[in-house]
Amino acid sequence: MSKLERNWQYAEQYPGETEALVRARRLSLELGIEPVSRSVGAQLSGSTVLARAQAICEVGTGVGVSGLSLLRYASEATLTSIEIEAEHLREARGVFSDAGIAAARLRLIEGDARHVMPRMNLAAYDLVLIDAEPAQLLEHFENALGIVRPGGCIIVPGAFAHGRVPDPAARDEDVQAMRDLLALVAESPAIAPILSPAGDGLLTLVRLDGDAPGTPNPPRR
Ligand SMILES: C[S@@+](CC[C@H](N)C(=O)[O-])C[C@H]1O[C@@H](n2cnc3c(N)ncnc32)[C@H](O)[C@@H]1O
Repeated sequence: MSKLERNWQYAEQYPGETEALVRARRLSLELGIEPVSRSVGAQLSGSTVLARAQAICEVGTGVGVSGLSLLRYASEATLTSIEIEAEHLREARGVFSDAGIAAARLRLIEGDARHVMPRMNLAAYDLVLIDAEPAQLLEHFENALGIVRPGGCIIVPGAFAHGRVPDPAARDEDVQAMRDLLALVAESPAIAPILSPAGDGLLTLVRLDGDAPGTPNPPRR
């Protein structure tokens, strides 16, 4: 194992998940839904505090590993989480309930985020997590940019697509979508991008004031 792999493994095994998170992660893996990794979960938990997040939106609930992580230290925050698969959402409801998350803090929406997000309030969210279909990433990002407030952030796990994004030989649709997003935000005066090697690559995009190049429409009011 290389030094980098040892570092990565150490970060992923660093303890600290709650019992509810451990159970949710186990359930997610049993159902074949890839949850955010432990180190990414920890970064989500800390990011909500750093962003003073009160209103959080998530695309791709899964069974709730990322959702529990987002709400872990943000006791006043509410989570709007969008999931296209009814079965995943049903499991997630059980996970949030078992973890003691009050129903008033949750808005779980069954639907395609590409149709749901354009109907949400503009600049109303402190933090938006995108963890859904990689090929739809740019569409989700454009919608997320509309609903996140200036100073808030958009977080995208899976930025390396299991090592394929840094691999020049990989050219599939998912990889190309991630590369397009990375290129777009690297050039944008409206976004401060942070790419971390946590998990499968974690991209944090802080929305600055102003419009981002590539944004099809200015934020709606
Ligand atoms: C990688 S899993 C999410 C895992 C979850 N974030 C976690 O850490 O527990 C991706 C989820 O996105 C959902 N999904 C895919 N496309 C979607 C879309 N267009 N709108 C809403 N959800 C979508 C899938 O059904 C799946 O549950």
